[in-house]
Amino acid sequence: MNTKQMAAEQAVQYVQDGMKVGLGTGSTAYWAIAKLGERVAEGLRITAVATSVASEEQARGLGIPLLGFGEIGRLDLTIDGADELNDRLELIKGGGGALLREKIVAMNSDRMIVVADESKAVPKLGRFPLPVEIVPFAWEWTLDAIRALGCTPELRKSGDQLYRTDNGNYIADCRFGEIASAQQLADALQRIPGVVEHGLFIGIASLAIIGHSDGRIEVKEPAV
Ligand SMILES: O=C[C@H](O)[C@H](O)[C@H](O)COP(=O)(O)O
Repeated sequence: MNTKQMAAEQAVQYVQDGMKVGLGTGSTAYWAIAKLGERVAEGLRITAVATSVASEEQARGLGIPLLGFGEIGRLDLTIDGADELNDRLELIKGGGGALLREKIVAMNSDRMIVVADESKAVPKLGRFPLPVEIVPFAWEWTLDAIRALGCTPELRKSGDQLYRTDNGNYIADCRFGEIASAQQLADALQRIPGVVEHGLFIGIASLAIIGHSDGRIEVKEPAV
């Protein structure tokens, strides 16, 4: 079993009968959805919503009951991956382009558990370029405004084309270097009108489960 799978499967142990569950996106969340599918096949009764078309398709294929947002109400638990996490459980997310849906789902959940392999745990956020979802309209001006915050933004590509999120938007991958204050950067990005959402998740994850290559599974609460 790989380290992502170890972490993801451990997180699924927090899912109990009757829960409403948010399904994350990416190669780590994939293993959580796979394990949930096994448990559903064994009789676990849950309902779920997905954070991406890919996760929705995976869940549907496994027979995990999916509900609409108008039917399900507030979620008990969301399990999702991250591109980076620090000791305060501040995250960078969006490497797979799903950050907007992921943030909506996580913030409508009583609890978010982040699952990751050890490579994602860092002392300071910023080695991974911060994904920022922007509207296509006047994207050049939006990139200028992001650049003025002190980074080199690059529009994400998919082959020869500009990458589009599940919401039809662009992603700017922003190299800020070491991020001194995630909150200050989040506030500044949010003030730019063309920015739909950014990949900084602050005060959202309440538990991290990290798989280590020596076989250890680390369970971490946010440091104060
Ligand atoms: O947009 C994608 C998500 O934020 C993912 O959860 C994140 O990129 C981590 O993905 P992975 O588990 O594949 O490293």
